[in-house]
Amino acid sequence: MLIVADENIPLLDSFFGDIGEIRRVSGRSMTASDVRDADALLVRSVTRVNRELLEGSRVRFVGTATIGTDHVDLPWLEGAGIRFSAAPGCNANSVAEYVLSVISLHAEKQGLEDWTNLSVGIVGVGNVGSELARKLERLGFEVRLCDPPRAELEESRQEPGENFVTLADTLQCDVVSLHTPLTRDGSHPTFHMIGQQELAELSAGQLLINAGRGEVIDSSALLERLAQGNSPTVALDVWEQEPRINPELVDRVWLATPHIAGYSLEGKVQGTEMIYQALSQFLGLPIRKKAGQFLPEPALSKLSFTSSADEEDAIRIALRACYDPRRDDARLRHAMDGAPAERGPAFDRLRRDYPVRRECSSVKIQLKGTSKSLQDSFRAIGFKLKI
Ligand SMILES: NC(=O)c1ccc[n+]([C@@H]2O[C@H](COP(=O)([O-])OP(=O)(O)OC[C@H]3O[C@@H](n4cnc5c(N)ncnc54)[C@H](O)[C@@H]3O)[C@@H](O)[C@H]2O)c1
Ligand SMILES: O=C(O)[C@H](O)[C@H](O)COP(=O)(O)O
Repeated sequence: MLIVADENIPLLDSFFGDIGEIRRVSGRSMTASDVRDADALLVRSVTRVNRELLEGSRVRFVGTATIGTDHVDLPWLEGAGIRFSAAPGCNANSVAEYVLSVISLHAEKQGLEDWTNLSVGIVGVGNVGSELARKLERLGFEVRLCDPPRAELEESRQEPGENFVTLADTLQCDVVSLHTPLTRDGSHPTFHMIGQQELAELSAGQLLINAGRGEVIDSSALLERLAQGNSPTVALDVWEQEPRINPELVDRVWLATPHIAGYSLEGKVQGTEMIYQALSQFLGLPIRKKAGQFLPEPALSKLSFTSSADEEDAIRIALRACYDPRRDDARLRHAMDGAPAERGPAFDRLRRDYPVRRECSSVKIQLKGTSKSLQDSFRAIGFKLKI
């Protein structure tokens, strides 16, 4: 059995080595000739999986080690009888931690003494949005949720569900964080969902975060908005036309990262684990391997705080010890300084050579004489505590 896989999927040998022969190829430049004699294809988000890639091949199974599926022509795969599996939720916690770190930096920049005074609107309340909402609510933030597809579903089932609000209501929050998939059809398409009109609703003091897909924001409209007065602060992890993103937009936004919100080691390895499970099931093989067995000891495993620690400082220090988006921002800005033809490859290299980043759950926090509220905050974020 031949498995063709994106070379950027971690732990290919550990998970798939005893299932078949593995051929590693570049996900970005994968062609029909790379996959023609494959039985299974394993991708990440940078490979367009469609008729052009797969027609005439032996491929019977496609797995993407990602949450998003907008790079895959699902109806075509179904019509061709090819089994498909994604990795829903694999890196949801990683994205939630990215957003918390961004909010904490924003609160500090605003000179806020208590970051929970910010209201947060979450657009798209699936795996990522729900995880983020859960953490924020436990921390004490006011959170507004916008998810028309879920709202309609819950209404049609007459289920008592979340108290969803409209996009317009969400845009009134101090922070607006986008977590929808990229869709172009259906009753709630997200392509350019945030355009000129929505951007006009946002003003200085507000923070707009996009860690969903770049095309959810109309970037020409965003560039225009950022050139006007009273414009919001913007943090972008995802971009239109990756990897050849617009350097002018990078210049104009406050935080710019190269689509790495979901790039914790845990998130990536869970993605591999989920497609390993799906392929094993498809082939009728036992599932013997687990992501946890391949996760190394973290470089930072313990942090200590005593009663003298200021609560806000302690949270900031711990969060940023795990993940500080400013490092990724600096790397991306540096990459944009290169020659125009070099920028796309540089964007991809930042992602391919991404340093190991561990989630907060890998760090044990030792607390001596600290308040119950600080303990609760650390737990809400996902740290393990030793009191
Ligand atoms: N930046 C990153 O590294 C990164 C990592 C993981 C996921 N993502 C992106 O984030 C997206 C969301 O991930 P998820 O796991 O939460 O997906 P999900 O499918 O679990 O949830 C998406 C939610 O968005 C809602 N939605 C759809 N259209 C909407 C609209 N027009 N307005 C408001 N809500 C709408 C859906 O009803 C659903 O509840 C993924 O599709 C992926 O594109 C990015
Ligand atoms: O959809 C996802 O899971 C994320 O966007 C993921 O982090 C994308 O990473 P990539 O496949 O581009 O490496």
